[in-house]
Amino acid sequence: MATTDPVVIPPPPPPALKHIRLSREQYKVLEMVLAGKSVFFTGPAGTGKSILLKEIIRTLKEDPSRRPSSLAVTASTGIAGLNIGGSTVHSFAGIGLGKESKERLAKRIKESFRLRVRWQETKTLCIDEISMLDGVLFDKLEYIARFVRDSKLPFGGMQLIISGDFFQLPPVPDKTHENSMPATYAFDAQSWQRCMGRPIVLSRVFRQKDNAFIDILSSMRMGVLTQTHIQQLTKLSRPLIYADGIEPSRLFPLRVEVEACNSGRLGALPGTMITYHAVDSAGFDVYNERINKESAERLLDRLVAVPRLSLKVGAQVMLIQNVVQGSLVNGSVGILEEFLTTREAVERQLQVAVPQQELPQYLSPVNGAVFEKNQAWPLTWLASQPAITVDEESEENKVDNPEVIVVSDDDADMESGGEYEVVLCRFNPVPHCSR
Ligand SMILES: Nc1ncnc2c1ncn2[C@@H]1O[C@H](COP(=O)(O)OP(=O)(O)OP(=O)(O)O)[C@@H](O)[C@H]1O
Repeated sequence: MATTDPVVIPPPPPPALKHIRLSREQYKVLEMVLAGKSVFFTGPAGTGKSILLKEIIRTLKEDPSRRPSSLAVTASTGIAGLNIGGSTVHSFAGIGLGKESKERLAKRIKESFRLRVRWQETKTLCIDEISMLDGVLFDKLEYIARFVRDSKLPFGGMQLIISGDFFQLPPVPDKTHENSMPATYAFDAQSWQRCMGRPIVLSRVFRQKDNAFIDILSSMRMGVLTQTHIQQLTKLSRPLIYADGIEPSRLFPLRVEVEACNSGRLGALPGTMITYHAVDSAGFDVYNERINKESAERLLDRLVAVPRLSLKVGAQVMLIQNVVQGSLVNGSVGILEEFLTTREAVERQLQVAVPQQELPQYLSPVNGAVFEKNQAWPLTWLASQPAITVDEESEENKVDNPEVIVVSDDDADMESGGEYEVVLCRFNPVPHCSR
């Protein structure tokens, strides 16, 4: 095949409901879990960590001797939580952003009947995608567990089932702190060793069948690609056409690179560009005290949401907030179809999601003020259903940022490699890349 021939990439197939028999190494982990042990299992992408975790969750849920509230299914991010039918670990824990001291968090949780009961009834806590959970937060959770459960045992005696790959995405560094705290991995947490013991490493890759490709991915994971690997990949370079129009997301190490990529892609699209300006004002912290200007600026600086967002019809966008649990979640990717006012959307019987600060999992009714406004909002086709996302403008609304962002940020979406037949990679050395 001539390397310049365009290749049409079909949309990813819906997840197959295939019956999977756990491999021997996967089964061993399940046995340890059933014996009541805390486990941390890891392994390269495609070694069946998520499948194993889902099987563990299914088995525990079907155990008639367990109360449903004894099992908490969580992950470090909303989309990862959704993938296993759970929530974020923050949401389970009831800690908000989890920035306060462990003592304050623990005290507040113990004072809340709902949260106290939740922590006390949980016997088994699952956390997926552990690589993105900060070590400082892990220590805070461990302290909260002991404090709220009145126990001296590691993690208050809870069984932990943790999965993820520390070679994948790291935690987001905390820039709200005076000196900008560097991110630490969960395995750096002081309590990690006490809670987890030795990791179990899954080694058999199921996602890809091609051994040469598995070898490349494994070397890339360690950051040690050879010239032969690079040549093998370069040979495959050719134009690609995505049948559903959704391109793989790209990750860049630096924000400036993301911005350059986004504006280049946006500039290449025809049509009128509409720019949305964020309306930001300082809100209140968890103690109902007004956030000062400096803290508000630091918080805004950390936001993924940009102060000005320019969009055009045809732009590929990503939702960056959990709006409705289970369908409109952080990470959902779609294409901007057209610009509509809320009235036009409602007349067309489209679902209008108005994110709420307090209860992001619910769709709130479209109130009169939003309905009457002539503001055009982006109607976005997301994988499941068309939805228009607007920000309700009210005095309570502290950050009025549009909920969509143009994405094109991923350098090497190697995970998609086997399933979607696309590998994006760049071989130039990247400055400031930490891993
Ligand atoms: N025991 C098994 N038998 C057959 N196929 C399996 C088995 N375990 C996993 N798979 C398949 O391997 C693929 C990758 O599995 P999974 O997504 O669980 O891997 P992962 O380790 O979680 O990957 P990542 O780190 O990228 O999230 C899936 O298509 C899954 O169906």
